[in-house]
Amino acid sequence: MKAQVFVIFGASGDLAKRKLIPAIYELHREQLLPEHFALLGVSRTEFSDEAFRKEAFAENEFIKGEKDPAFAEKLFYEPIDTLQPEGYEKVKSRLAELDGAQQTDGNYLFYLSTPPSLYTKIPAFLAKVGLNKTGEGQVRRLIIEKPFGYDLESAVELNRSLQQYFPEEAIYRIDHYLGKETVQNLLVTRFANGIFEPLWNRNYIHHIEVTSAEHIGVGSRGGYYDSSGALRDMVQNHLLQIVAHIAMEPPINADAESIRGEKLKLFKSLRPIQRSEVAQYAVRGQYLEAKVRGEELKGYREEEGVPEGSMTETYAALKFYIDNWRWAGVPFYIRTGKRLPTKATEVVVYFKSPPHHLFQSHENMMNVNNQLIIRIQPDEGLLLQFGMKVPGAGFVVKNVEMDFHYSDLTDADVPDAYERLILDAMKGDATLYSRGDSVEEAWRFVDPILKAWKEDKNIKLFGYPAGTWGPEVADALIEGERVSWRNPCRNLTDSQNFCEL
Ligand SMILES: NC(=O)C1=CN([C@@H]2O[C@H](COP(=O)(O)OP(=O)(O)OC[C@H]3O[C@@H](n4cnc5c(N)ncnc54)[C@H](OP(=O)(O)O)[C@@H]3O)[C@@H](O)[C@H]2O)C=CC1
Ligand SMILES: O=C1O[C@H](COP(=O)(O)O)[C@@H](O)[C@H](O)[C@H]1O
Repeated sequence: MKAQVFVIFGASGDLAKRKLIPAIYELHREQLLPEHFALLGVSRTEFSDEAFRKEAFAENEFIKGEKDPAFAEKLFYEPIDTLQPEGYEKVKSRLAELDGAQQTDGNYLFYLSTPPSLYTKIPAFLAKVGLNKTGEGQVRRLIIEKPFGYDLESAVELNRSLQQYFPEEAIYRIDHYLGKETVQNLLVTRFANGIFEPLWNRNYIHHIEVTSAEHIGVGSRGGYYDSSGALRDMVQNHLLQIVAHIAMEPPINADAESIRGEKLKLFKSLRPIQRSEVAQYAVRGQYLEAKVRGEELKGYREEEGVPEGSMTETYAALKFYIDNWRWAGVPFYIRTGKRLPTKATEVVVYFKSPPHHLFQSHENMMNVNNQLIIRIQPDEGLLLQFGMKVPGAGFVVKNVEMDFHYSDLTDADVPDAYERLILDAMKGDATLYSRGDSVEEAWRFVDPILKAWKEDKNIKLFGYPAGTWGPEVADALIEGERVSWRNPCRNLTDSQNFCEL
């Protein structure tokens, strides 16, 4: 890996403190950083290098374990207002100074962890002082945080603007779900095992569900969240990325362009939900006040920063189809929400029943089906449900489960998503980053829903009490006799389970 300076724009902010600096420190502890490395923090707050080291590292409660003082010496800080062009000359000379002192050879990785309104401005100003230009053998890369636009039009505009100053291969759009081990493991489950892939199509799969539930509310992020909502915040990016991993065709290689090329094809095959169909295929909800485990929880509209009468959804569920050879006719169901009973993300691959039922089922005839449940979080793992004979007279079949826990595979902690993603960007590996064209396709899919929710006054926003599984009408999205959303609480251990109300 090349020697480099990691420049965080927005270094005094929440994300830098909670995620970025702890992740980089973890890479330092694991000796995965290059020998010649420096971190330069940039934001308006007037810190000296020493004050930044104290705030971001020595007194950072999000950094676990003992702190190695050698890391603090790699941290530097430059206060500028990124809206003012003159600050960039200061950043440029500071970088040149660091190149001299730390031998970082003019290689820079710029991380934009600022309000999204600055995503177009900072690259333009960097370009003005030549910080986007590479000399012989140098690399200059740009990581940007979501949101990548607000809708299709703004996403196209953002891409166009970024690509004016940095080539697409130098732009890393971070989606932290792609850094989760179990999201990556979806590809391994499918493509490293002879038993699953032959069944992975319309002939054997009845439907697929993806649930990403959170028990928390919007907390102090009401201001941001109200201009976003569940569809933009979770579906357009994280959930559609999970769908892409489940449904894409096998890439010819495991390299960035092959995998990202297949994901693009998949996004292009999502059948658009027309505006006139939105009420039928999409459900939106907003949490209401409720008493949960003895605690009085506010409704969304009472949260700090949320305007009175807000129509922003804190829950979204969709049914859709993928129009290609493999998935013709197979419904996909995805749902996400805040203030649901638990924190869990899982994928359920629901296989078709055998064509003819020979045996009597323990529960009832229709309920014997095979399900593969991929737990993304918590208790990462894989669970296979299948029918077995109940001991005794006759042939009575009962569903049983084979349960693999990731924790059985290794004693090592599953690394934080940011650690993996930052390391990849430092190495120049974009496999786990979203490419501009895919981001646009994902927006193309959600755009009609966003527009209908905004403009069509007949589409209801359903209230749901905090601590429940969202609006009941979302149950009706799932078609089929005795088929319903799987409750992720079923396999959580007590310490992870917030489900008992
Ligand atoms: N926090 C999170 O968990 C997540 C955040 N994100 C995204 O990451 C980005 C950062 O989020 P977050 O850290 O929460 O936001 P914060 O508001 O906590 O931080 C914003 C940062 O930008 C700096 N900043 C703002 N304006 C300027 C300016 N004109 N010049 C220089 N610096 C400026 C602020 O510092 P100062 O005031 O000192 O200038 C601060 O360091 C956002 O785009 C957000 O959407 C994405 C996923 C999760
Ligand atoms: O990007 C976001 O993700 C988090 C959920 O992430 P997870 O890793 O905890 O599942 C969500 O709370 C937040 O609203 C959203 O912006």
